[in-house]
Amino acid sequence: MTAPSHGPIAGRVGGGPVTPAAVSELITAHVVDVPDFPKPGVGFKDLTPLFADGPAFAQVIDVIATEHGGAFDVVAGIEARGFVLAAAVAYASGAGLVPIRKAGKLPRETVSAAYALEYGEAVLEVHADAFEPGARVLLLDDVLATGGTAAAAISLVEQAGGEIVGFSVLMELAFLDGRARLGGREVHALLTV
Ligand SMILES: O=P(O)(O)OC[C@H]1O[C@H](OP(=O)(O)OP(=O)(O)O)[C@H](O)[C@@H]1O
Ligand SMILES: Nc1ncnc2[nH]cnc12
Repeated sequence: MTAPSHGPIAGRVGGGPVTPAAVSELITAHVVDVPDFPKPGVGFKDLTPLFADGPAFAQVIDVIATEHGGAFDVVAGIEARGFVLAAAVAYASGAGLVPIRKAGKLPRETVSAAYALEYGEAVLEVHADAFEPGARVLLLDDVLATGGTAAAAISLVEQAGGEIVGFSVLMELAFLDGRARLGGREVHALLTV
């Protein structure tokens, strides 16, 4: 496990700053490893127990909202698990939410990107007018694995006129080297395994 490099973060649980190590431990305590899901050979990181624990979920949301210092105009979440985080962080920080959806779900003109992820292939879309020109976008997802999903989402935000100012995930699976797909972009991972 590797803790993020920044110092203590203001958070709500316990009334004091929440250290990166404490947040990493919180996620570690709530993630369930599921072998061979959704296909043989994949070790699936199930974070639904974290979402189901109210105080733990609130702490993680507060840390994400705080570590970016409110220096964003809008939060973008990647369907579907990214929506869980993005909606909560948007609410906590007073920002708006833009959904980056799987193909065929958004009703108006979209930009789209095909990609491969650890266990399949898909297409992501965002509304072409989702962002004001130059809008500062905080991109959120639960897991960074091979980086295919994140690379596609970043490309879409930029095609639609947004500027990515932060990308946070709860967990980074470093052995899959997703960062290599992201062109040196900074990744905030609350837990790295
Ligand atoms: O780094 P990668 O190899 O691209 O994988 C990471 C992506 O995989 C999962 O999404 P999934 O497509 O399974 O969608 P879901 O959130 O709807 O379950 C996860 O939520 C990330 O978005
Ligand atoms: N191993 C994994 N666990 C959970 N989500 C994932 N998305 C891509 N790979 C994953």
